[in-house]
Amino acid sequence: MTEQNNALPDDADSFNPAASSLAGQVDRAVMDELLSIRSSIDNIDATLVFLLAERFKATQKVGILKATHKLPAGDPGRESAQIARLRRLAEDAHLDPAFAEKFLNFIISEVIRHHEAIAEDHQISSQQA
Ligand SMILES: C=C(O[C@@H]1C=C(C(=O)O)C=C[C@H]1O)C(=O)O
Repeated sequence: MTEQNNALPDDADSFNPAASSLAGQVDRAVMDELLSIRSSIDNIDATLVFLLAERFKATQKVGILKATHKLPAGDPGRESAQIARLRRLAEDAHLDPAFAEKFLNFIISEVIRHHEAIAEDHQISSQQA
């Protein structure tokens, strides 16, 4: 029987870390260095996916709590505090704070969309009960 890693979805399983439009056009040593750096990028990208999945699990719980208690989906006061904090952290980490803010706002707007959907579902099911 062939060994299979069932923990990984098909796409991740069939990922070719050496895939590149530069294949065959670049010096072997340069390509090797590029692939070596890219292996760190691949690890970081995988971590980002896992981190985002955990964050969305947590925000999903917040969405249910808010829907149950009829609280608004967004919390601008909380968001301002988070943005100010992440901008400071980004500066310390030599990451562009404007990028950190844009990235957080992008995630938060998706979370708010989820919260609105949860609230709507909750309202429909409480009307039916
Ligand atoms: C998750 C929450 O809901 C919204 C989403 C936030 C986030 O993704 O961090 C922050 C504030 C809210 O606008 C929350 O209120 O904590």
